[in-house]
Amino acid sequence: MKMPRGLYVITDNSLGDLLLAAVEAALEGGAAIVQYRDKSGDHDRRLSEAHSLLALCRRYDRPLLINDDVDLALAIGADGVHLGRTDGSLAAARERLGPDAILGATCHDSLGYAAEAVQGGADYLAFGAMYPSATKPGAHRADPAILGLAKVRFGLPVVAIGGINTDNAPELLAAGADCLAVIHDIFGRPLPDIRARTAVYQQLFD
Ligand SMILES: Cc1ncc(COP(=O)(O)OP(=O)(O)O)c(N)n1
Ligand SMILES: Cc1ncsc1CCOP(=O)(O)O
Ligand SMILES: [Mg+2]
Repeated sequence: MKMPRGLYVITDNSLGDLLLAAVEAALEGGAAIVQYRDKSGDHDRRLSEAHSLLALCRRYDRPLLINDDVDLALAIGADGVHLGRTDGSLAAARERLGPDAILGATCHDSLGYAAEAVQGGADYLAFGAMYPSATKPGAHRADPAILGLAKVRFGLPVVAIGGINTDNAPELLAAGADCLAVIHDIFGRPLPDIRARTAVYQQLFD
């Protein structure tokens, strides 16, 4: 599957039993891509949830990426992985997942990290945190201007992450973001609000 443009929703551990319903609401609202991000280390639950999410994403014809874990991506046949600076080699992930897998790389606020990610075979470059993030309060900060610089320099899709909401999203789109990666402003909401909020983001891309 190709890396789409649009809202990139990332799941949150705190969703618990609402995980599938929440992701389905986001897909109904038009989310372009989903990342399963679970830091629990509970192998069996992660396998089962990732399987279910992949089936759901297939129904909506949207890619599912796995955060941090190439083994899990391989085990379920996910569409790709997102790897941070300490999550292992992109080139090794490419070797294991094959040429069609979508590989995403965290670049924080660094064009140097982005150059390394391009060298490793990344399909998109993620920059952030663009704004203070309640989900990851200690995250590095990045200036939105890096989005446009990276896009021109590397010719790959650029993803913005960190503290994004529908008020600050237009600034990121104007700076060149191809995707907005969001956790709290989507999955921190009550289930009945998720679909409508996702749709607001999607309209910003139209
Ligand atoms: C789309 C996207 N961008 C950045 C990240 C952050 O990845 P990483 O730096 O490895 O941090 P964790 O998410 O693993 O805490 C991401 N997950 N997705
Ligand atoms: C994983 C990650 N990496 C940088 S900020 C962040 C969290 C993004 O979550 P939120 O959209 O809730 O700020
Ligand atoms: Mg990581």
